[in-house]
This record gives sequence, structure tokens and C-alpha cells, in this order.
Amino acid sequence: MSNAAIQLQDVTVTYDRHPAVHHVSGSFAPGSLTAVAGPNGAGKSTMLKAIMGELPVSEGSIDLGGLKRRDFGYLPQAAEIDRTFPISVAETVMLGAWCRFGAFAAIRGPSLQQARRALAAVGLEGFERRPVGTLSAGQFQRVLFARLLLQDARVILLDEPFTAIDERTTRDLMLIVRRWHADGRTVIAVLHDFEQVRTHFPQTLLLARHKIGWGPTAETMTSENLLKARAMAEKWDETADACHVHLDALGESRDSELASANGHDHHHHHHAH
Ligand SMILES: Nc1ncnc2c1ncn2[C@@H]1O[C@H](COP(=O)(O)OP(=O)(O)OP(=O)(O)O)[C@@H](O)[C@H]1O
Repeated sequence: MSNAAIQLQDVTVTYDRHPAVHHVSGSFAPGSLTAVAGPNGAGKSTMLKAIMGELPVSEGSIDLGGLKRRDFGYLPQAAEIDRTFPISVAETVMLGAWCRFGAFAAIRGPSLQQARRALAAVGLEGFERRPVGTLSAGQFQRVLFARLLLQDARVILLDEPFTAIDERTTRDLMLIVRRWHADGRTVIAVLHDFEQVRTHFPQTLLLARHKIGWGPTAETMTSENLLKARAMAEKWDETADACHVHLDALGESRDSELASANGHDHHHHHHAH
């Protein structure tokens, strides 16, 4: 369905000069189903937002492979969504698609009939008129999946879609993910459940601010890599002043780079190895 890879070239994303994603390169093949795994604070959400264009890349570049941002469907982390807005389930589903497409592209929004069909596909027949604020977390997650179904995006980014979601709902929504994959859509999902990653996701990007591994899940989610990811997380210094080391591979000594970076302009990211 999508015809070119999404390519990350030396991508660094910073918050107030603190790098959250650090020099990550690689690509998501068209039609691939990739899990993004890594410890808390690893930069997983930041990475998705950068791909969506919601956060600027401070270094490097992201090539969308000819796709437009409106070809992307995005499910943010539940905590980032305001559910107090007093609209109905059906309106949420219809508005979601409308908003993403933007004022110019959206000549016509989806119909109530289409919203109803999408809601039925996620097991929420009859929920159309319910205010979204009255739904359980799992029901609301189904609504957001219905919204994605309607959007018919070529690339779908999911940020922890199954966190706080029960087994049955997870299974139902995972089926939708598999269907998207079977359709040839590119799907990228941030996940914390390694079992789920190993069972359902052929590709994995293991992130700990740096890229620890990116490729077939069995080759990426090795105990060695998982240890590296954890070790990096524990080593992080959140108060470090901006980014001044460039690590292509893990395990190499950072001391010489840190020494050479000291006293230099911290805005200058590339140091000779
Ligand atoms: N708006 C922000 N302003 C400043 N720092 C931020 C902001 N958002 C995230 N960060 C920091 O960037 C780093 C990466 O955060 P991010 O949310 O991308 O991690 P994550 O891998 O998604 O974590 P989790 O598994 O906990 O959701 C963290 O150190 C976090 O504190």
C-alpha cells in the first residue's frame, strides 16, 4: 500500500537542548509491522511525535518516503488525550478523521453511517450517542481505533495502545493491527509488553535514547540488548547539558569523546571519533 520506506537519518530530538532521541538512523519498510520498545524515558513517544511532525528534529532528518503527514494515523498515549470534552462517541470518531486531514483536504467528513460501521468493527455497536467522558478506558481505546479505521491511513503510529487495556480488548485491537498489516499498511507501535512484541511484531526498534537495535524482533530483543537498554537508562543524566557525544555503537568507551567534548561548544554535535 505504501510504496517507500520512512527513513530516519541521524535523528536527534531535543527538549530545551536535552536530547530525548539521540542520533538514530534506520528505516521502516513499507508494510512493516514494528514495535518500538525500551525503558521509560527512552524517547519512544518523542520518536513517534517527531515522525508525525509534532516535534521538530534538531539534527538529522526524517524522510517520509513521498507520503504526506495526512497519510499518517496517530494514536497518542491515553494520558495525553482530554476526554472531558463533551462530545459523543460518534462525533469523536468522525471529528478525528476530519481534524487529521485538515481544513483543505477535508471536503467532506465521514458520515454517521461510516462512523457506525467503524464502531461496530471495534465491538461498540450502540455506543454512538454516549458522551466519550462516560466510557471506560478500554471502551475509549476502541473508539480511538474506530477513528483510525475511518481515517484509512497508510502509516499508523500507536503509542502504548494496550496499556491499561484488558486481555480481551487487547486481543480484539491486536486483530485490527494485524489486519492493517495484512492490508500492507505500515504500523509502528510503542509497547512495553515484550511477550506481545515477540508474538505479534516481526520487527523491533529497541530504543534507549540511542538505537540499541533495529531489525527482526528475535535478533533485536536479545537478553544482551535488553541489558544494554536497561544499563543506558540507569546511566542517564537528565541534567546533562545538551548533547555532546555521538555514539554509533554501544559498548564503546565514551570517555575520550566526553573529554574532547568538554570545553567545546555544546551546540556542536559532531565530534571526530
Ligand atoms: N515536553 C517535554 N519537555 C521536556 N522533556 C520531555 C518532554 N517530553 C518528554 N521529555 C523527556 O524526554 C525523554 C523521553 O521521553 P519520552 O516520553 O519520549 O519517553 P518514552 O520512551 O516514551 O517513555 P515512557 O515509556 O515512560 O512513556 C524523557 O527523559 C522525558 O522526561
